[in-house]
Amino acid sequence: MAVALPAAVTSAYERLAGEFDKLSTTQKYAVGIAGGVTSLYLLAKVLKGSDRDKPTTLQLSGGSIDSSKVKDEFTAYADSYGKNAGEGITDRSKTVHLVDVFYSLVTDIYEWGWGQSFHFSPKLPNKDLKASEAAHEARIAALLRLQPGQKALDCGCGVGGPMRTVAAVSGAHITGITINQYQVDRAKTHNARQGLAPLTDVVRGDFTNMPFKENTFDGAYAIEATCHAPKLEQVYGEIYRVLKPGSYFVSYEWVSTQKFDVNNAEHVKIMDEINFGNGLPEMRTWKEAEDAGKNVGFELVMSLDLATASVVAGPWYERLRMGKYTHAINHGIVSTVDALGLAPKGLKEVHHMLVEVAKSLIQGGESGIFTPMHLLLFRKPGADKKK
Ligand SMILES: C=C(CC[C@@H](C)[C@H]1CC[C@H]2C3=CC[C@H]4[C@H](C)[C@@H](O)CC[C@]4(C)[C@H]3CC[C@]12C)C(C)C
Ligand SMILES: C[S@@+](CC[C@H](N)C(=O)[O-])C[C@H]1O[C@@H](n2cnc3c(N)ncnc32)[C@H](O)[C@@H]1O
Repeated sequence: MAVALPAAVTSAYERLAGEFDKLSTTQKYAVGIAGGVTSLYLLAKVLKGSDRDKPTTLQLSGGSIDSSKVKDEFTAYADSYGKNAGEGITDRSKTVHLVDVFYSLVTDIYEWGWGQSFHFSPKLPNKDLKASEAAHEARIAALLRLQPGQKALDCGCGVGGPMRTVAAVSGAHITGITINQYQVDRAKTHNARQGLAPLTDVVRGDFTNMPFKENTFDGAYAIEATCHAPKLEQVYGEIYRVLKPGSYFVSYEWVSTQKFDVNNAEHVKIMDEINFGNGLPEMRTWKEAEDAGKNVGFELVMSLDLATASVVAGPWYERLRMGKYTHAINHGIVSTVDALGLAPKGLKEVHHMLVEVAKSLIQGGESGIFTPMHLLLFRKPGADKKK
């Protein structure tokens, strides 16, 4: 079917073509070369990105997974989720391994399309996204009352965006732990480049079985990370063990809210999609998270959903909503590099999963059944120097 172009466009095109015809052969070559160079420059910009601190499109990798195995690993990851409503990961004993695989698959894409902090933030009035993100991270340092000379633990540290903020604002030393070796390497590179190496350390390990002695840290925090644990008590119990008596633990938890109705099929479907696209074994309720902390011996000091706590802050999911056209463009870019053999086979499928989960997260946020930022502040009983 022929497509009719608007008259203004056809007449402008005809005028340009007329002008081009009047040029000498040399001038025509010059215009052709200039057009070609400009197109190549624009293509290189799209493929390369602008920030040397994040992977370029052509550097998108499978993290710690060899590029030849990305497709198979993603298929195995996808198959590990049950088909029944509300089922999540079928064999929970495989959770920690699957989460490690998940982060190998998504870490470069996250950094490329989001940044070095793998979490959401309430949007503060008159502050841009980065400032709002930093404020969300700095709140942690304040709640833990961290001071220079003290040692704190970042439980599930990603590539270290929050760790660098917390160390910089508090002057305390932060040790990050993540299950994924690729994230350890990225975090150390960023820490060194940004001058944070003296105040940080990053180790690979399982936060349900940590390689630290009891009573080691003056504070601990977890930002949108403990939701990956097969059971919350396992990770909370470990944090309790390594904290000094009297110290605080703060978590921004991914949980279902009071609005979630387990008998509502649409609610359960949204949660299943969130679990699958984010490497979660299941979704816990805010109450289960509170209880898990108390069960391992913590005192509950504060419990507050930051998604609804402030009447002036904008919704955490707005950044995803604003980005939906970018996500579609990104999918075109990833599909192109995949088709040209310039990205590991299977990364297109991983990206598709993220495009879809962005929609489910927005639905979870808009309906109010889900929050990625239920603040839980716990204290390990004992010495009262920090009360
Ligand atoms: C805490 C967790 C991760 C939270 C967020 C950092 C990520 C959740 C969904 C992710 C994304 C969705 C869409 C992607 C987009 C299609 C792509 O082109 C660029 C990256 C995304 C924006 C990506 C970025 C990170 C998230 C927002 C979980 C895992 C517990
Ligand atoms: C969504 S990311 C958040 C990262 C970081 N807190 C941030 O906000 O940028 C979740 C993190 O939890 C880590 N994680 C998940 N399960 C883990 C486990 N069993 N042991 C250690 N780290 C784990 C992941 O490797 C990842 O670094």
